[in-house]
Amino acid sequence: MSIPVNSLKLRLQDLQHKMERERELGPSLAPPPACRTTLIEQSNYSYTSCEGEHSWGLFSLYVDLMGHEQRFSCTPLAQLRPMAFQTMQAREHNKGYYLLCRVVTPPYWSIGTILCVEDPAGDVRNITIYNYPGTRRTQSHALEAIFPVGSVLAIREPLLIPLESDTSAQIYVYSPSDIVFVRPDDRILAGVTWRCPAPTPAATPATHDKWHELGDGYFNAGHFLASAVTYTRALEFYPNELYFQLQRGRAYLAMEYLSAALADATAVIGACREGVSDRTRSTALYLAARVEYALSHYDTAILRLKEAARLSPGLTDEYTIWEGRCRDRIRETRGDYDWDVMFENAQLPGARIDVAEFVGPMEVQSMPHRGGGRGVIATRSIKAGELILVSRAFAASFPDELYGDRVVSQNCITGQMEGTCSSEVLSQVISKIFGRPELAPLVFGLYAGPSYPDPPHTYPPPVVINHDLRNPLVQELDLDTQRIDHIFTFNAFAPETLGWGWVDLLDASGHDSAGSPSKDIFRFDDLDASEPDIYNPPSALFLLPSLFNHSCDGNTTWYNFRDIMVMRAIKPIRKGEEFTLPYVQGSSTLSRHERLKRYCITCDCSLCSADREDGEEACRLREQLLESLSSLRSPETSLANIRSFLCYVEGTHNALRGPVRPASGRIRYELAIAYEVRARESADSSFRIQAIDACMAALEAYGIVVLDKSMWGPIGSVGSMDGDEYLPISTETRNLVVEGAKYCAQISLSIVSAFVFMGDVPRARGWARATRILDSIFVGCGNALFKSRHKAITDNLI
Ligand SMILES: C[S@@+](CC[C@H](N)C(=O)[O-])C[C@H]1O[C@@H](n2cnc3c(N)ncnc32)[C@H](O)[C@@H]1O
Repeated sequence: MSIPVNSLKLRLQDLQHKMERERELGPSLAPPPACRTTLIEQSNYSYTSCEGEHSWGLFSLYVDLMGHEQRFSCTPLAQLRPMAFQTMQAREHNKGYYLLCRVVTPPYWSIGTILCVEDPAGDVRNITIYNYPGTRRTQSHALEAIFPVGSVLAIREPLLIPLESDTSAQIYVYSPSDIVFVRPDDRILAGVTWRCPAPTPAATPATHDKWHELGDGYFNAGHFLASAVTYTRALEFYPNELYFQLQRGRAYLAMEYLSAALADATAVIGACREGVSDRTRSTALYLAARVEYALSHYDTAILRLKEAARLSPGLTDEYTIWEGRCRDRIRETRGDYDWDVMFENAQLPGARIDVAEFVGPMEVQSMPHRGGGRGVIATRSIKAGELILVSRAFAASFPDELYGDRVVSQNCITGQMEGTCSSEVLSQVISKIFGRPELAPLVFGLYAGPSYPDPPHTYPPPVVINHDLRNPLVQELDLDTQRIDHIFTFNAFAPETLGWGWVDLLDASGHDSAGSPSKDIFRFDDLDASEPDIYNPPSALFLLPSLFNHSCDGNTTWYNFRDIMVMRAIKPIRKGEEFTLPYVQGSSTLSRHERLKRYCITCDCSLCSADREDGEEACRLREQLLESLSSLRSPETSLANIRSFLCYVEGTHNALRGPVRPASGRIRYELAIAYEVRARESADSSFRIQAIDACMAALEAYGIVVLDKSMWGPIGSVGSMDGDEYLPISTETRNLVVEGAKYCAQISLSIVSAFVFMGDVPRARGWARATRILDSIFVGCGNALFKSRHKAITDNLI
């Protein structure tokens, strides 16, 4: 994985150009099929070496495209006519036709699932199937359960692309709904004869126990689709075997195919009424309870658990634990969370946070002037720091969860590079819709950019659960994967997991790094965390948070406990006022507008207006200066250097501009740190005074009103009184900028630290109060979490 970013970018751009050239070339006659024996041998070889590489822990870095043209078929198979490889047009979706083919070698994964297939005439070609649910980076032996040798497929309106040499070609399938598994008794096989003898299929398990072993083997190895498919096949041989149905339900639950899991559990509960053991019925009820829990139907889940416990008294401990979880989730739907537990859990690599969602005083409203036509408003007046929304990701991926092959993509919509997490999220979205078609309107109801019609004006649409029994390989919807790429591009977030109470402000430059994520809000992570993989920032699609519109001077902020997003107001918000958040950051309106182009947004917030008043030339100079911000941390940088740097940056602001100057805020805090270091090195307390002064100025630059700037003498004459207690800042946060909301508590804590060093306990106490207030605006979450996040610093102070 040590390919330099620039050469990777070139390869990706090259890939995009190649695809564009292909499109310009237009349809042509298909090149003749490859030599049958050679292709089959090659395919078998690739299968073996793929298995070998993975068993040796060797993985590949793939380059791919995202947001490019991916047509899909909307015509039912019954209305299509069969065609053979020989009559196909290349570079063309063969409209009105389907390809009937049979798998002749075991499949393997290489950016997609690769199958070598033959048509009835015996011609062979490879097919690459992108995005087939449950197959991503899956080992070949599990893929064989899904696409066994000998299985017959119909590919609706197939796309044949010539390979580079132009002497051969292969089929590309982008939408999993284009693949239809053909049963042996299907009408379309009537009269079909295959020129070549049928390939030898893998052995079918001979006994009930062997099916059991195979299905559970896949399940225990985490190959849930392979397990569900195996149990579906086993049920054809043993249709009354409730254990198989329960196990399939468990596999569906693990894949989050919740309606299918519920249908299996319900079928077993129903069957139990005809005299099956209490134990089986209790297990099915327990499965149903787990599914209801995953569907956020906590009351129903409790009822199911109680029924299960009545039938299986021996298992009540486990049922009691789940009942407790349901009650916790019900409490959370009212906005009452154990934040410190969430925080602790979110620090664990690979963790997913199990909490209920909360929708606060907000509603989606029609806003025709905003792309997509909607926005989110306050349903009552709201105070700074109030909780607005806690949302679980529809799909999310984090670098620490990934193992195996990596995929770096060129996003053809933005021209930017996307990391493995992005393509992982896309694959999860497709998989989830495939498994729960009732969720499709939630995703397709999101804005997909200007090249698609606006979504409906209301959101979210109602979700109606389908209780029918399902075959995991039968797709009910025609899936538009290109639209999903667009929806991802316009709505995805890069989750920012809340870390310990220290943020490196120099990391907050907001400049495009490789694979700069959508809504590229700055890093906010643990000091101890290793450098994030630059090809691969975390990525997630959230539903309701995607409805919030942009303002650089937003009134709302967000952070994550991994896949959970927490949104809070940072300013007082009037009833009916729109919630906004900054999608991008930048030192001036120039860079912010550059980054906003991809969202088709022109921002006219107060920060942008103030920057425009400063003038284009001044903004450009500020951008250049801030580019070199990180040099301030060099040991060679003197205090004089930082001060003059600050003077230059200040000089880019109009003299009449008010105190809110976020670009200066960062430098002022850097200056404060430098003064503090000098104070500790030299024991000269005048440096500490200057450090405090710089911190106070940084707070003002971020929009906080500092009421008491005094550093000695009696307190209380200028600061406000919070109850009977002295508070050196105003609790009015109307001018607070979102970037500042993240840092102000830390800056304020530096002031506490400095006053502690100076032995000024009353001021340290006052600033500690200010720190709590500032922390509660951004983080909220109460004292327990504040203490654990800032433990290192507060312990030190004590
Ligand atoms: C994530 S969506 C936000 C919700 C969207 N308005 C909807 O109805 O689904 C992002 C898109 O909303 C529109 N948008 C967001 N903020 C905007 C703003 N301040 N002015 C104009 N359009 C905005 C842009 O078209 C942007 O690409």
